[in-house]
Amino acid sequence: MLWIQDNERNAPSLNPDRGDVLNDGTSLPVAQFSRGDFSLWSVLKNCVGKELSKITMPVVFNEPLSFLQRMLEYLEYAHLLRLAAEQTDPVARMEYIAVACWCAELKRGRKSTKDDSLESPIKAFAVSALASNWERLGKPFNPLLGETYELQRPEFRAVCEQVSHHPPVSAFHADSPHFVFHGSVHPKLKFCGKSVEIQPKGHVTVELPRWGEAYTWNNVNCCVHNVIVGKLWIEQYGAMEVVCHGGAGLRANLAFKPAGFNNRDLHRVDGFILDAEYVEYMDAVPACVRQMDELDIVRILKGGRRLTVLEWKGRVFHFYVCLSLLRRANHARVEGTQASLASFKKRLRFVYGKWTQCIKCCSIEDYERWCKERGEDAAGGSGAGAAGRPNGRNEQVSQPDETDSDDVPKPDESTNIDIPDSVLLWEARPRPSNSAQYYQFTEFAMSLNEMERSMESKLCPTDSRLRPDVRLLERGDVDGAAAEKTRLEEKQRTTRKILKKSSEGWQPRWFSQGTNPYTKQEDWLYNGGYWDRNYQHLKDVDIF
Ligand SMILES: CC(C)CCC[C@@H](C)[C@H]1CC[C@H]2[C@@H]3CC=C4C[C@@H](O)CC[C@]4(C)[C@H]3CC[C@]12C
Repeated sequence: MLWIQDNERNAPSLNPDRGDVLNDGTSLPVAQFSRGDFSLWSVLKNCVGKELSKITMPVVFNEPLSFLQRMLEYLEYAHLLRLAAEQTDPVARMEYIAVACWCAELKRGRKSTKDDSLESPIKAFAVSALASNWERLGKPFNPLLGETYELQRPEFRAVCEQVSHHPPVSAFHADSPHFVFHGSVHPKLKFCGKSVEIQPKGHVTVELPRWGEAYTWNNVNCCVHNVIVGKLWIEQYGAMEVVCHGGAGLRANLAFKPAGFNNRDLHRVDGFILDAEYVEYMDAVPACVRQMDELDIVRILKGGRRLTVLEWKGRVFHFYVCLSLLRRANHARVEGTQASLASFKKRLRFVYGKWTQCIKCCSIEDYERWCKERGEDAAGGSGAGAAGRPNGRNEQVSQPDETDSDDVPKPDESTNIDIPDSVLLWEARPRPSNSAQYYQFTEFAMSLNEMERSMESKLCPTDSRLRPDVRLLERGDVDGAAAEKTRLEEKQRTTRKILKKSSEGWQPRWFSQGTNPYTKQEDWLYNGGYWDRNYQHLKDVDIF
């Protein structure tokens, strides 16, 4: 596996005596350049409260990947998607994903429903996609307009493109015989004084054609702490809602917890898989009410019949709700009484773990028994009770703590929980032993710049692998990388000026803006054609 020759200009030569190796997919050519005394503060001091996408950061803060490549790290655990898709009948399901899950259920003479075993791997996948972010503190290069990246693996093939520059939006589309996985990310970075807040706007969709199902979920927020003093560390937090459209119609509500007091909840994720009835109920509820657990039903309007007036934390909400559902939960004539959303929820499984380590699931009965033994309240909507506090309601909307100390919280095995009879759904692969010298890359990340000889003639000329600045950084030439980065950005500016004057303007090649058929929100959808490999006729491909 070799590098393409074109990018060898200006690159320092490799020195095998120093241990330098070619990028063979398991290591990078040279160890990371120390950030040493470079101060982030000097770059960020004028940016408090600002969006950071327009700010140029010195190359020492970069990692040698383009954001397009980083985005495809979502696919590191793509085998979970295949597992999900392959569950044709209960027996096969037992064999593949839910092996242990089913065994545990059968042992006690109970059989789980078809649906929850199908939902579980998708959910595990949604969490697993974020595992590679742990301790990764390098900033990926902003993709150039029209830059693309492709990745072919036994499990899938994927293509992505930078479809917009301001605001920066990257779109991806992966397919395989078993699933289609696509989405777009618009990362919003905001400097908040002590930390950088990252909101990755956009939705992610997985389609399982065989089952006529599509699963969608949102990305959770991310926070880089201690940007001024202390050591940087990264936290992911917020609510993730995995919705199944079509088929069984299940939903999974997960909470990524902020580290919290004494870092008790560091890296913790938990939540429930909920049945379709709950989903139906929730669809009748406006988004702002979804996060709430305990509601007071103030009044059910007789005339409007389906209009319900609810109060939550002193605020009154009016909305239409399906009366039959209210009735089923005995709240049909409950004016003036308290209704708990929890009583509408039919919870199928409890899912818990740490996004850096593993995700397990167990039955609701096991979860409730476990809570009772510890004297905790199992009714807490987000399952936050499992985190060791008596009542963790509404925890899923909380924010990371800005008054934290400057230290990096250490993962602590003693805060791991293990509910008897749980099933392991997913476990993070350990980082390679040399990871700390190589930007905390996972093995998957190390392979992303890999360039095989056979690729050279086929590769689209806009592929991230051909970016000279990324390659120079990868080889430890920080100054060279900085110079190339500036050159590329200037080149892009000139091209955009010319294109602006032309009648067509700039158009993404492989994706078009459209409405996501499931979320009904604006999204970028794949046009097809990339894998035909007819790149000779493309115009304006000279972006590097
Ligand atoms: C403060 C300095 C050092 C800048 C470093 C910022 C780095 C750590 C930021 C910049 C862009 C960020 C990424 C933006 C978007 C996503 C997609 C989301 O689904 C998972 C997190 C992920 C992948 C973020 C991880 C952290 C990230 C790489």
